[in-house]
Amino acid sequence: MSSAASEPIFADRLLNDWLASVGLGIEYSRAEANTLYFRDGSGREVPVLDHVCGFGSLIFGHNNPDIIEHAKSVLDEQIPVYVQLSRQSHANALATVLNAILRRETPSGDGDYAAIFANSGAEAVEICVKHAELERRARIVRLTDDVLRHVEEAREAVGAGRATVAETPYVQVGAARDDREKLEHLIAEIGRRNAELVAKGPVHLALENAFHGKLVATVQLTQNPHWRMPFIALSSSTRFLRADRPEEMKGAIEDLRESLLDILVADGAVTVVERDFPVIGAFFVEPVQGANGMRPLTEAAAREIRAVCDAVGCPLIVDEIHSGMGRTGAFLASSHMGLQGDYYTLAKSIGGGIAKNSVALFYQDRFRPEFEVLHSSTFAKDGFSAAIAMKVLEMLEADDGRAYRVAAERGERLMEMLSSVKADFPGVVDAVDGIGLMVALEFTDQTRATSDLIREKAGSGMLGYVVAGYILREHRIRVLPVGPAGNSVRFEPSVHLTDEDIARTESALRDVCAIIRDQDGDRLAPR
Ligand SMILES: Cc1ncc(COP(=O)(O)O)c(C/N=C/c2cc(O)cc(-c3ccccn3)n2)c1O
Repeated sequence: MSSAASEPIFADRLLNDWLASVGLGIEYSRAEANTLYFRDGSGREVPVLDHVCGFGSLIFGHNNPDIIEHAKSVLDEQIPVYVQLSRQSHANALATVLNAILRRETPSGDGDYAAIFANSGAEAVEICVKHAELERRARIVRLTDDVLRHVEEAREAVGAGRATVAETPYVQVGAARDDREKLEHLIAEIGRRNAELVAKGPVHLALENAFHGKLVATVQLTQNPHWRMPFIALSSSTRFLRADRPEEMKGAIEDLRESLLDILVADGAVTVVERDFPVIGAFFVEPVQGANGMRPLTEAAAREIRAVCDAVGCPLIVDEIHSGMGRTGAFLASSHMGLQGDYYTLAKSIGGGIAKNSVALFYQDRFRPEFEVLHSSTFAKDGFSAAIAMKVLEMLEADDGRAYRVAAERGERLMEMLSSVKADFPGVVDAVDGIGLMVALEFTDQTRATSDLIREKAGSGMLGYVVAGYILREHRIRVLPVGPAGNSVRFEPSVHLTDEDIARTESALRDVCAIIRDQDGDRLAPR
């Protein structure tokens, strides 16, 4: 039901106007499995095949009956939903199931993971940013404690006449009268420089085209400048590395290297030495990059990223918020390319399409228990979302993981269709990519198209949205572009995707590709 023209509008005014301008301004009235419904002018229910499925958060479809029935049963039992700061065994029960799955799916296959629950994907990533900083600061304290101990050792050696201060660039020799004073000048300069370095925040690593959320810290891990740059002053900086050039990663982080100054006494001389300083907080990685045309990481990139984190000593954070929960044919997409994380994040489908939930999982050997009380959130770890998550995991793991095999097989059929469309429209389709039910089709660059409409929409990054509006209007299928890359369409349906759905989608895509091939742009014009 759209608001009457006279009614005041306090939400989504700009967004709703924009949606209408590209032909996506539909209000849905019902949702089931892979289908959305809206009512047309005569009140008739019109079905729409949904390939967006909550941006990949509906692995079992809209309002899955088994999940809905479970939700009703737990609410009828009047389970405690919000009982913060009490024993909530459901949290450990859920974490236990997740650990069993991670032992199966992580390359190392060992270790347990501590769980911290949250309310959204971005919050789970923010939690990882905070925990990684706890780890980094613990490393810094060990270093600065070493320096303090070495300073005292030098004072004692010089005071006892067992050492003199070597000529060093950090000593203002002019004003000093003896070694003791030279030493104090040296200690002061070392302290000043180290304090400056310690006061600086971490630098985070991520991949180009990364998407890790839009909260204050996570938006700096999301490369799209349109979303990131307005808030760049609010949080730590990120170095974005190319996943397709893993060999450049080690060199790229060399530029970031920082040293803490230390003081040593050896052979009767006090000297200054440089110690590696942990400036890099963490490396955030999506195994399949949603905003980069659903491109999976290569095994080579996975190996290099792991090697970089081992060399630097920072945690590798595998962000499975989009790719996890069975969407790619395995519980973790990172299991396909052998990417071993130190932390993992999950969200989207863990909510079963009706609850908000997310979790950050920390390898036990790295987990800092004080974090359990350092971070909290009113609605996190609630009884209802945990009950839904347990049901979702039960459904994913049932019949020896049948849902994963269905996702893989349905994804293969979908990819076969997309590849056939690409083959028949070589000048129109640039790439199809993805794994399982996380795939995308990217159009060729249309910024110099002969059609005014196609050229203008491509130039403004809106081509994918106008195509989505056309497909919705003419074919009653809902697709959306992949993030800011406006010349693409994403497909992230539920496991309920049928062969008929795929055939309908093929027909719609071939229609659009013919329009672009023939530069018949006016047919795409929103009506
Ligand atoms: C890997 C990863 N990490 C954290 C998040 C953040 O999760 P929340 O949205 O639950 O906070 C997401 C959720 N993804 C959202 C997303 C991913 C994407 O590729 C594009 C858009 C998007 C959003 C608005 C307009 C256009 N595109 N949104 C994700 O995919």
